[in-house]
Amino acid sequence: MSEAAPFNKHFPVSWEELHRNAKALAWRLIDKGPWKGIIAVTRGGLVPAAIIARELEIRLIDTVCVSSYDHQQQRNATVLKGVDASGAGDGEGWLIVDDLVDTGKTADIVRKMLPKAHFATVYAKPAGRPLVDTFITEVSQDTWIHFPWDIELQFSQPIAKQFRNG
Ligand SMILES: O=P(O)(O)OC[C@H]1O[C@H](OP(=O)(O)OP(=O)(O)O)[C@H](O)[C@@H]1O
Ligand SMILES: O=c1[nH]c(=O)c2nc[nH]c2[nH]1
Ligand SMILES: [Mg+2]
Repeated sequence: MSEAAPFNKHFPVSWEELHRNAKALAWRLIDKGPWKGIIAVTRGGLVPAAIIARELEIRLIDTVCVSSYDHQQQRNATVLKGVDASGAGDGEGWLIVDDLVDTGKTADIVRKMLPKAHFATVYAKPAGRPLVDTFITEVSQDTWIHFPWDIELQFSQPIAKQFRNG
């Protein structure tokens, strides 16, 4: 169990931005294939995996189900389901997709299941970055990324106030 994370910066992401960044990730991955299939890390990896699957015309998709946060509070990671896809073996030729790496704990667990797979995320924070093969946008470790499925439109405090209040 970790201490409460000091996320004092906030990075909200819209559906359009997420779509654009997931497509940018697909552009980076097209030359690194061909890919046998995608393993999406639920739940956050499901949306980027769907966009990448559409762009790279991949129809074989499996999931690895890992849960390690209650909102911003990290706890011990629980693997709810491993890989089903027949032939995924050591992961060679397979693409693992998650929304982000933060501490890298989830990526570490999934990499051990599929050591030769290519790990791709849309976002990365410095601590998890070494565990990812391809990503699009880096944010600082003390930033919380707010994905479009977790947020709704509402008043936002000026950055100066948010930063001062922590
Ligand atoms: O690098 P880490 O510190 O392990 O954090 C990154 C993981 O945390 C989030 O998943 P979460 O466990 O919150 O589950 P969810 O995808 O179902 O929201 C996110 O989707 C990544 O999978
Ligand atoms: O929505 C999320 N935003 C984050 O920054 C993060 N880090 C770990 N897990 C996360 N989930
Ligand atoms: Mg996740």
